[in-house]
Amino acid sequence: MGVGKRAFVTFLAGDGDYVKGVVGLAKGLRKANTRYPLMVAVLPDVPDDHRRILRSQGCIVREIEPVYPPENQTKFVRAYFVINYSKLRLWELEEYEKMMYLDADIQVFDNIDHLFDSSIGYFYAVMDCFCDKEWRNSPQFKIGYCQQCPDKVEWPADMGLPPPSYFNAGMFVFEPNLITYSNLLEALKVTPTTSFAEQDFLNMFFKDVYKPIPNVYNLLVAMLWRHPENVDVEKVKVVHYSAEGAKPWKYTGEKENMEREDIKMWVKKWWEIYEDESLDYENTTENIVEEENHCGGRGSLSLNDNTTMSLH
Ligand SMILES: O=c1ccn([C@@H]2O[C@H](COP(=O)(O)OP(=O)(O)O)[C@@H](O)[C@H]2O)c(=O)[nH]1
Ligand SMILES: OC[C@H]1O[C@H](O[C@@H]2[C@@H](O)[C@H](O)[C@@H](O)[C@H](O)[C@@H]2O)[C@H](O)[C@@H](O)[C@H]1O
Ligand SMILES: [Mn+2]
Repeated sequence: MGVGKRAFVTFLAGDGDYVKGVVGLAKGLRKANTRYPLMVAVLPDVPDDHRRILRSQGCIVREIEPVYPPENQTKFVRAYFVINYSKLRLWELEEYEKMMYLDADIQVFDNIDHLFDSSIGYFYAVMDCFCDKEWRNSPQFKIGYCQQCPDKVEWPADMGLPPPSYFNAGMFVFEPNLITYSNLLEALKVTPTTSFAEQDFLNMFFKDVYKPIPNVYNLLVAMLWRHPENVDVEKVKVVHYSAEGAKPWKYTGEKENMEREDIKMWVKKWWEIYEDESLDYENTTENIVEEENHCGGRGSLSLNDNTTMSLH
């Protein structure tokens, strides 16, 4: 693994509007003054004009091949979850010592670079919630158990041990490693698919090294109405717009819970960053490199948009 090299990485598939989520994320990380670049792992179906937009925002664009699970008998909670198995390609990026994965529907409102300094050998992520109806087929949903409030409904002894801590796979700190990568792909071949696709798979695979981190690093917006007692809005650093209807770039306010004032506030904050031109890569000093010009004076050179060099 690369000595010390670090980067944020997100994932983009298709020619739809998630590219707006990535642009918002790139600008949010810039506003938070991160020291590290944002890589976008794109599937082959991401069009050239979207790749150009991402490069013009200072992103490193890296094409990855899709990863498909074995012939899946399961119906995923959302059909498109099948593409999320492609996240497994990230473990191949061994030129980086540490990476932080962020979904494209995540915004970073505060600097979280310190997470890269966490001890090696572990998988860091925030615990998920089982209360959404999408969990209706799970044993925990059926008895009303959620790891966010383990004392509310005790896990019955006749159901064995309560489920181990389970993370949301929209944000995690990990170490790319080719041995882990090949073990992941081998394990995938023999693991039956389940409702939450690669999230379930990653939870199973990293069970023994998973370390929960505070939800300020991946606040699932559903926590605002499911477990408000576990949320300190003042301390939130990262917001994950994962609930149905919460994607800021296509927010209409019509879906359930989307009329909430706090949801409107977080969506507005996302748009303020997305529309802030001072945060566009071309308008920041990051891409202005001082260069001795031919007469020895101090000139400056603006990197054109197909240069993906980031000066971190
Ligand atoms: O059409 C799509 C759907 C999903 N994604 C990527 O897959 C991630 C997971 O999907 P999503 O965030 O919608 O899942 P959720 O967190 O809402 O379960 C997204 O954040 C994107 O990075 C994408 O690029 N294109
Ligand atoms: O492919 C499975 C996805 O599983 C996760 O989202 C889920 C999870 O949070 C559930 O708890 C919610 O109920 C649900 O709405 C939400 O979609 C990740 O955010 C996403 O990146 C991806 O891994
Ligand atoms: Mn997401």
